Amino acid sequence: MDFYLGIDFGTSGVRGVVINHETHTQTEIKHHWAGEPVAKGADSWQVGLFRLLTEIPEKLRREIKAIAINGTSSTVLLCDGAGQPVDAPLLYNDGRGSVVMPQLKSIAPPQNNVLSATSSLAKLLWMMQQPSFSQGRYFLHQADWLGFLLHGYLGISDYHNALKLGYDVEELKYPQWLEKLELPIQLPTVLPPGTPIAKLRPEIATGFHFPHDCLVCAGTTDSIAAFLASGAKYPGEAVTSLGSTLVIKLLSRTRVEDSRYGIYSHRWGNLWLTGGASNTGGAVLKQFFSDAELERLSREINMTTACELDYYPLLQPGERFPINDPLLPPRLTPRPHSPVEFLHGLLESMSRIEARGYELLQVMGADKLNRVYTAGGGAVNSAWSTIRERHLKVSVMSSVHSEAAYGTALLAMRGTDFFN
Ligand SMILES: Nc1ncnc2c1ncn2[C@@H]1O[C@H](COP(=O)(O)OP(=O)(O)O)[C@@H](O)[C@H]1O
Ligand SMILES: O=C(CO)[C@H](O)[C@H](O)COP(=O)(O)O
Repeated sequence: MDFYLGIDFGTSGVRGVVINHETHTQTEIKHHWAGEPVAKGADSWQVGLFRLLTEIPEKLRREIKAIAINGTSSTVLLCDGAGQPVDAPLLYNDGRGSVVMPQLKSIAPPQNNVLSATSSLAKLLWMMQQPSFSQGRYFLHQADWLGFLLHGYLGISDYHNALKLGYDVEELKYPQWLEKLELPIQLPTVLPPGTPIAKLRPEIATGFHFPHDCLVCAGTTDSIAAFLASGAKYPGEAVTSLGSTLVIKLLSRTRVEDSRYGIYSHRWGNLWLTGGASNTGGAVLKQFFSDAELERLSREINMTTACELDYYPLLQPGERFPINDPLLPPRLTPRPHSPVEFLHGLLESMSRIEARGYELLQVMGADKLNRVYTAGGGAVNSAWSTIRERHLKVSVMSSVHSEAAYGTALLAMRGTDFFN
């Protein structure tokens, strides 16, 4: 029987899902990053990837036909000609690109999504100012580099990950304004997500007991993988990823781009995944509550009344969407004595941010929102769903498959057919 492996490199951990040709889950593996909330070094990514492979039952491994990997969008690194990172990766919400914003504004068209301190292009321009840049040969996204570890080809990406580098996903090429910079680094060749790139490196196939003809496909990003997993496919359907961050995706016939608010659109066949990614989300909750406390305290929230506490929950200054401001300060006061009331205030405030994001997309011309699926760790929280439904004024439901890795496994199985 043929099986397909999807690997999700999220903020809080690595997840793997194996499905059969009928898309039924055969096994699911989850590993949280030990210690720091997210593995900051590429070497820990490699350890996490290979550990995950060994934990797939060998009888499944031996029949896996294809693998795809999603990473966090605009998590990027520089590596040398052998694929060795020359410096630490910059994670998706790293705002040090704010120092190159004047330069970026002078080269990129207005409203382009790269006009953000956290865009991949902002990070590349920042990297060019570092001593380590001279050792770099390839600029890669997290999913690209992880794919290289499996197939052995450097410099290959997908047009979901490449969007924040400035890749034109409508014309399917790097735009003239980027080409003429003649950047002294190899930008990745960009393929449609799900495109088979190559077979597994022989040593990987042999060492991990995979078929030698197992294909490694071009990947995607974590929030798009969650959208893939949800099964949503009609304009007006949306997915909110309530993971460490809060990411919204509304499927639309109209493309929407507005860097003032951190709004951009991913290509989805002949439709557009309009949306944005906020720095609010589960990582802020985790700062105050364990998962067990979240589960227990959420049950005590009085759902009949809205909480008036008006927070902007962030771990540190800096927001990407629906406010694109690298200096936006967290707002987490006044802090009530009751942990239940504090949690209610956090969930209500994050729900306001989510609703503002969807409102902006529709004001900008995206299709009218008619339902929201939920993915990520927060999808289990029914109290939060009730609060969100009150703000969104449409039905909010958990995706049947809320794990991004399931969506990436579907991508490995269907390849580019997924978007037709
Ligand atoms: N019951 C809950 N209610 C709300 N949030 C939760 C709950 N349980 C876990 N979370 C949050 O889910 C987040 C992890 O979700 P996950 O989808 O794994 O994130 P990521 O993919 O970004 O790593 C954590 O930040 C945690 O605070
Ligand atoms: O917040 C994030 C990590 O969880 C990423 O930014 C998220 O992937 C959103 O980016 P994209 O819309 O390109 O998927």
